[in-house]
Amino acid sequence: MGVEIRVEGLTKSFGRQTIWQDVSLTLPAGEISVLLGPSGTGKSVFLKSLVGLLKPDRGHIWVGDRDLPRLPEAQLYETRKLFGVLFQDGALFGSMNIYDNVAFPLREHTKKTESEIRNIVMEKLELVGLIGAEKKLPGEISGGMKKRAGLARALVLNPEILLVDEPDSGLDPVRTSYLNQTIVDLNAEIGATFLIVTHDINTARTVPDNIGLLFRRELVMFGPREMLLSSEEPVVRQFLNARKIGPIGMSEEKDVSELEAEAKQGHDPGKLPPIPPQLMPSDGRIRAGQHPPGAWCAAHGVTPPPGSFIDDLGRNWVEEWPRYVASMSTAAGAPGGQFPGNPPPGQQGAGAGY
Ligand SMILES: Nc1ncnc2c1ncn2[C@@H]1O[C@H](COP(=O)(O)OP(=O)(O)OP(=O)(O)O)[C@@H](O)[C@H]1O
Repeated sequence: MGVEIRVEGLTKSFGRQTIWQDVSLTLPAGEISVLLGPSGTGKSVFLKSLVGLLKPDRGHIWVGDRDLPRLPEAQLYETRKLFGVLFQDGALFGSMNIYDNVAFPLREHTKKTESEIRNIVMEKLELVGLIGAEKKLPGEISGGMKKRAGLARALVLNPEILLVDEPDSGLDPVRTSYLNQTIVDLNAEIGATFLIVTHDINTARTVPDNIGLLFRRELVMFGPREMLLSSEEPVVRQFLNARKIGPIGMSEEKDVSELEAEAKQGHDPGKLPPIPPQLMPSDGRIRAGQHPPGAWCAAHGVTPPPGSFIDDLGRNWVEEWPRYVASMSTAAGAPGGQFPGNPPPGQQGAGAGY
């Protein structure tokens, strides 16, 4: 499952305000990609354009052989069914319980019977760890549970592409890491193409296979996680290391005099921090879209920053990976395989109450 999306030369303005221009990128099928950028750079506008809710001024969005902005209404409607979308606020109906919220797209868009709907809804609620919360109203559950209910609803039509707008907004760091785990587990389970908009640097550094950064109305860079995390490009480096020093200022962009003053004061962007190991599915399996740790760096002759790919237990995942893969294939069906101490660090099952 999962389809590739190819964006070519996409430009969007509202009146005279250009939001971004000439954006080109490919979201690889089945992989997790993250889109970053300072506030107001048009990340949500980009998601809405991808799903056909906003029409770009120029450019193409290829989903298979269909160019979304040029599809007649009926075909656009059909193509949208390939997408599941979780908007920032979860967009749950406050007067419906969680079960009915999740069932809503099935009742609206399919002719399934109530018993078929029940099977699907319960399956999706189980995927996001919400069994037992079906009868609750959105107002009676936590922010993290609302996000997961929104995810379950985005999944009921079995999307090939999942777009998630700021899953972490309004969540504390612990709930954010549980939700990240849910997202990685979901990707392993359904294999759809994921695009996540986030401001959370820890999420961007540990969850995706690919990272993109919007700044000054352009896509500064898009590529494999290791490429961005080892990049010396000042904007990428500043953003992914959450630093004040660099081209991004409070009102989006510093002027030349501010940058000169920083240089005169001898501020430098500092050393690149280590590339952390990537978050693995909680049952230890390897996602279809996952790349071996260090593979991009090795293929491109890039020396990763010292300490990269080393987990909390001191294991270097570049070295461990071949053994890990072998342990997974010899222990087919056994969650976590036979590898001592796997899965890699930071993995917790989705807790029921967050
Ligand atoms: N329907 C619209 N009509 C006019 N302007 C819009 C519309 N939607 C968004 N904008 C403008 O587009 C710009 C980008 O908005 P968007 O919400 O995509 O930014 P963002 O990068 O997602 O921001 P944040 O990180 O703060 O959520 C903003 O200036 C916003 O006011």
